[in-house]
Amino acid sequence: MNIIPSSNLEGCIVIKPNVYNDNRGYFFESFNQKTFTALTGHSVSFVQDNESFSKKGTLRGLHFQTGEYAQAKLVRVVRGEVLDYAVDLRRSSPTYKKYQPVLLSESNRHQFFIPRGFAHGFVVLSDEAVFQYKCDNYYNKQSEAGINFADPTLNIDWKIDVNELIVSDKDKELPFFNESDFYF
Ligand SMILES: Cc1cn([C@H]2C[C@H](O)[C@@H](COP(=O)(O)OP(=O)(O)O[C@H]3O[C@H](C)C(=O)[C@H](O)[C@H]3O)O2)c(=O)[nH]c1=O
Repeated sequence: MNIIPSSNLEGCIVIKPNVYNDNRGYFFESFNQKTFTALTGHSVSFVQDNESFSKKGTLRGLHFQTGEYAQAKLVRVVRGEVLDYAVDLRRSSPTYKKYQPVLLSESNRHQFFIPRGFAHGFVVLSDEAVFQYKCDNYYNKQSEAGINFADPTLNIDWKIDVNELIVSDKDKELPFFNESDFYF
């Protein structure tokens, strides 16, 4: 596992696993707690794995869980290609309100570690995408929160025609960023 020096957000890390190819195919350790901690300095204990399937143009986000149910995530794509976004909502962070797109794909096998305190979302570039991610805190419906993907303050460039987007009604109704909200 190696760090790909590409994240400009405080605490976010892009990693790439060591892949072993042979005449049968490939093998790689998709996660190793000891290696991850040694490499990143983050001693995170993941408790929940999620998977979602999305069609081309799907945008999921921007989501986060608040308070004691805040989640750090380690996200990756096992089929297709997505542009993954983390948005720093930590008021004390030097990258507060900054965002970072990271290309995650079946072919690059990159993984994106997003600490607690970030909103997260992604947009699907391929015909289909299977997205898998680890969370260090359990899902808690009452703690679910989000910011509208079209928020003018964050002004995120999703690099896709907004007319092509497939967005859930829930995400369409998410509120805009509120400077006075103390997210994290
Ligand atoms: C997140 C989650 C959802 N659910 C249920 C709740 C709904 O009935 C259904 C679909 O949930 P939702 O539409 O919120 O799924 P996404 O839009 O993919 O949400 C996720 O997408 C963005 C990109 C994230 O980073 C979050 O992990 C998460 O918010 O699964 C669960 O049962 N457990 C869970 O952990």
